[in-house]
Amino acid sequence: MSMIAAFYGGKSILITGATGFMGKVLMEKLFRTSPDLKVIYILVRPKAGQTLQQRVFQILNSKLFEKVKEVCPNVHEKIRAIYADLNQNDFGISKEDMQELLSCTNIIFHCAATVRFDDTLRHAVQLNVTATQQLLLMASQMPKLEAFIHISTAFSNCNLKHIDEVIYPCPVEPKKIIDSLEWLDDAIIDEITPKLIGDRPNTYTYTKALGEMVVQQESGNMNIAIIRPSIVGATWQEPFPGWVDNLNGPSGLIIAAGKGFLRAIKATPMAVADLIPVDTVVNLTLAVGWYTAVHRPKSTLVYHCTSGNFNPCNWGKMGFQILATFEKIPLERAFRRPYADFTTNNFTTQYRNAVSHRAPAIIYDFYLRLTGRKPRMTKLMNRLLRTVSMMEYFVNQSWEWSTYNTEMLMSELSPEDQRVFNFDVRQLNWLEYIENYVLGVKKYLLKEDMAGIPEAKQHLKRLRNIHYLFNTALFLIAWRLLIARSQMARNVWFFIVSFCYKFLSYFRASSTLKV
Ligand SMILES: CCCCCCCCCCCCCCCCCCCCCCCCCCCCCC(=O)SCCNC(=O)CCNC(=O)[C@H](O)C(C)(C)COP(=O)(O)OP(=O)(O)OC[C@H]1O[C@@H](n2cnc3c(N)ncnc32)[C@H](O)[C@@H]1OP(=O)(O)O
Ligand SMILES: NC(=O)C1=CN([C@@H]2O[C@H](COP(=O)(O)OP(=O)(O)OC[C@H]3O[C@@H](n4cnc5c(N)ncnc54)[C@H](OP(=O)(O)O)[C@@H]3O)[C@@H](O)[C@H]2O)C=CC1
Repeated sequence: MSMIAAFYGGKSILITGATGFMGKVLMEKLFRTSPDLKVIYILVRPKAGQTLQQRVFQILNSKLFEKVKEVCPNVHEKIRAIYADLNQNDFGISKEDMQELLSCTNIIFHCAATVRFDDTLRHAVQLNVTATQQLLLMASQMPKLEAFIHISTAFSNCNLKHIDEVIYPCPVEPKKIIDSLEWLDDAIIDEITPKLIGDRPNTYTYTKALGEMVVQQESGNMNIAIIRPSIVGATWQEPFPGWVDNLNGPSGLIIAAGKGFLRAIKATPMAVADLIPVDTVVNLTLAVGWYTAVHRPKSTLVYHCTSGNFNPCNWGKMGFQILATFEKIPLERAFRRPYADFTTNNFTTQYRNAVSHRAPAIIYDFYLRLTGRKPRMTKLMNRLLRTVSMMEYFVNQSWEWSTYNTEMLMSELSPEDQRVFNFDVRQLNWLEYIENYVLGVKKYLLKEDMAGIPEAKQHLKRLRNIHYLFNTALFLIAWRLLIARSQMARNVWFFIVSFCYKFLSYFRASSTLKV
């Protein structure tokens, strides 16, 4: 019997960010392995015209939850969606709901965050710092609370090359930042943002670091732990391989490469691609929840959930395997044939952006205009190149994360728990994982039918022919222009033509003689 699964039995669990990528997988695993848990409270806001109930209904009726419904048929009754907007004071939670949360909650998993790289400092601080502070304040008033698990990121200290499982201080105290954002206007905030984030690449990594400081400062006598996953990718094994439902991290770029939009990227092939499957992160999170509540470590422990030091894979290998998978399982209606290479130099990157990205987009838009349609490719391409430029920081260097706490926890688990809550990435076969990831992107994210693969392959053949035709036409035009201007080119041209003519005449004469 799994000790971890038994621990969550009968518990009331509060999850923030349950509608997000990681939150959904966390709920799924909890219900599947501990169907006798009492209730999962999820803090949700209405979104995209959907009420809380509609959002929960959609999640529970998705493919991800198919297995859960078999082991926990009354899952609908065990999930309690509570209206909450983490941007508001007290999260906008009603008095009755707040009372219930304060008196019943046993465990908190704080997953909610803004993960956007381009968020304003004000919004990122509100969600990643102030909301964390408020949640800790709520937690400190929960008499039955056994553990508070905060999800951070392995990149919160990406300004360092070697990162230990400790909380590093930021030069400016989070409280000072929260206070000053209250009275500073947006223009001034934008001006001071680069100075505050310093050598971090964006407001996301900076505010996640501030969030960790807040956790440390407000921990009081609660049992708290911090988990730092690296780049979270599709599921490895559970509930089935390849599940993914958003464009964050590599997923969006995998689509862009598969559709033939992204053909070159400034990336260092030998740099470590520290990807970690979402089910691995969830297994570690649940194990940490158990360990923190039962063993009550004296201080706040930080756990790195990374793959690089156990089972490294680099961007070159990953990119190669992504392309190899597209050969077998292409995406439908590609813009161009998937092809890409890594460049490490700025000039080559600019050249590739102009020739491989912008020029085809302009030509396609010209074609759309000619056929009376609205041009859209240039806009889409500019957006993609902006996204790619934000990712460049992460694909051109390697980091080293120490994993003492994660390894310690692994050794504390029973063999059964090591199996049910497996977070040992040494067992991960990258080639198989990446293939399933690409397949998952096609099936679950793009919702493409596998029956469409032959047509997708046909489409790629047509694109190849168009490509050859286009290149030949381009060559002939260039050559024609050249021989119009240069005597030397004309001489070469006449030499080639007369040579071909003589060769053909000889060939025709010899075949006539044979007859
Ligand atoms: C030896 C030689 C070897 C040679 C090998 C040769 C082969 C080479 C083959 C190369 C193949 C290339 C394959 C490429 C794949 C590999 C490359 C890997 C890249 C890896 C990137 C890793 C980055 C990891 C960073 C990790 C940091 C820390 C991790 C975390 O803690 S948090 C999670 C990370 N967070 C994110 O990813 C969020 C990023 N998103 C944003 O910040 C924003 O969404 C935005 C990207 C800035 C876009 O903002 P906008 O306001 O412009 O748009 P909006 O969000 O409203 O969306 C607009 C439309 O764009 C779509 N979209 C959103 N996000 C993405 C995305 N990431 N990629 C693509 N598209 C995206 C969105 O859906 C909207 O679409 P619409 O609705 O249709 O308009
Ligand atoms: N994905 C990754 O690669 C990595 C993620 N992490 C961390 O893991 C955690 C989960 O990330 P992930 O699941 O990928 O992120 P998602 O963007 O998929 O999910 C974010 C969640 O936060 C919720 N949320 C955001 N704003 C609010 C708000 N104002 N009020 C209520 N809820 C809100 C979202 O709700 P809604 O659905 O309503 O928008 C959603 O449920 C985050 O803390 C992130 O920093 C760490 C490393 C890597």
